[in-house]
Amino acid sequence: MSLPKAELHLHIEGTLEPELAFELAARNGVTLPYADTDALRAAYRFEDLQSFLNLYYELMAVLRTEQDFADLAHAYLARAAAQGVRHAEIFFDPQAHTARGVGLGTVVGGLWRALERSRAEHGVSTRLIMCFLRDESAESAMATLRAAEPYLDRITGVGLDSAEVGHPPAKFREVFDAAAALGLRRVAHAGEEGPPAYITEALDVLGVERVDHGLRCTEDPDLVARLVRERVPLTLCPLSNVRLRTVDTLAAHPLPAMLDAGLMCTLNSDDPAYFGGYAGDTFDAVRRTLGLGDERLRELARNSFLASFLEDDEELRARYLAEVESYEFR
Ligand code: HPA
Ligand SMILES: [Zn+2]
Repeated sequence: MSLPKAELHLHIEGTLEPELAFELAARNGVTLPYADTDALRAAYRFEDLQSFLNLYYELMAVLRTEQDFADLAHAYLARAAAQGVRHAEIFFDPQAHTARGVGLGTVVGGLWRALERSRAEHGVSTRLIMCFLRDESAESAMATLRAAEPYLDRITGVGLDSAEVGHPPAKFREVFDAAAALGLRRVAHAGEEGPPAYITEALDVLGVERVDHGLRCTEDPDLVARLVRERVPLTLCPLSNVRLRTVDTLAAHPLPAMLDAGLMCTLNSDDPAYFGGYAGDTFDAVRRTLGLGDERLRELARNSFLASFLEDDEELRARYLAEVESYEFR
């Protein structure tokens, strides 16, 4: 669907399509433990978040040079633009690369090469959000933040991702405080597989401005009431929830009930190369399967721009919002 939209929950490493993975593997002399792209695609059957993360981290071995990261981001931006994305706030996982000996400068430098040309080349404005891996230590997160200081002119915010259960937000209190002191925006994955209490903790302890996923808030009516009252944006990823078995089927996804409850929901693709669809595909799927009407879809698109970190360019946000309001559904 070409409805203008912002994508606020997108892991750039999760846009690595099998074809590009094999191309980069050949370029870098990396051997993948899959015969070809079909064999790799056949491995995209996940039991839960961890089984996905295992493959997600394994495939990153092909990303080695600045050019690799630039090619990865360029391919994503072209696809996103073709599906109506006007603005993308892109996550990346520095620790997953520095642990393999790929420097932070290589990662940020490569991504930036694609991002700085994106408005002119694809009509997509962008921001970068650096995520800490919550299954790594708080010390490692703090070291990553310090290592990122030379690049903060290109980084808008920090996030928190990877294996959730057993790694509550409070573990990262100090690094999020330090990030705030550096003027960085804050978001965190919470309530994907973890309990509703992690959502509350992300808000109260980490000071996040958006909750990534936040799906399990539905189990706690008081929390839902708070999220509605405070208009906390949730970056939902329904195709991801189905593939990682957080919900049984797309038809059973609570998105319609969450909208009816007044929650400020946005629709996102998370790791589109792995979960079967980019942003426009996600809008198409919820329209088809959940029967969301045009005005609900418009609300989701409007929310995406309202929840985006465009405070430094309100003129651009206003232009995007006007495009949403005048969009004609077919
Ligand atoms: O959906 C996700 N959840 C947590 N960590 C992640 N890293 C990439 N995608 C995800
Ligand atoms: Zn995610």
